[in-house]
Amino acid sequence: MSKKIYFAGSIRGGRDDAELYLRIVTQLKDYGTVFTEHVASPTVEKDDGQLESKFIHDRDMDWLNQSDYLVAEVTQPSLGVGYEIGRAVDLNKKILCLFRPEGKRKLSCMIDGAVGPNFTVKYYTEEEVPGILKEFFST
Ligand SMILES: O=c1[nH]c(=O)n([C@H]2C[C@H](O)[C@@H](COP(=O)(O)O)O2)cc1CO
Repeated sequence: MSKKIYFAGSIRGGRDDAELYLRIVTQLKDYGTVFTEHVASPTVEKDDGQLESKFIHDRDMDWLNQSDYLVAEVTQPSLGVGYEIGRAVDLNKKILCLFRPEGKRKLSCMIDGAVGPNFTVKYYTEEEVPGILKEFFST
């Protein structure tokens, strides 16, 4: 069955991992529809920059409502991604947070400590993504 997936990644929090987002989104598309492919686009800041914040917020919340799954790359801290995760918890979505433990960076306790039946956190390296997604979408 084709899954409905919301991908979350940092935009105004910083674009250091944008190329990685694209590689993750490419894999997510094997599982179904990704509503938020734009998050991985190299031109997202220019493209969404033309739109009102309220339009972006309401559009994205509408996509989140329609989704069954939220996959968030959370290594680059982002207020927007944190907000989307919190909203997804409230909406009972199935959530996967991906964190690369590199350097001194530590994951927020509000994500790390939220683990539960519908909330998975994976400390990962990129080679592990295919296996992590396979397991996540099979349960
Ligand atoms: O232009 C945008 N378009 C957009 O879709 N978002 C959403 C999707 C991303 O998962 C998340 C990024 O939040 P932030 O910009 O605070 O890093 O918010 C965020 C912005 C800018 O805040």
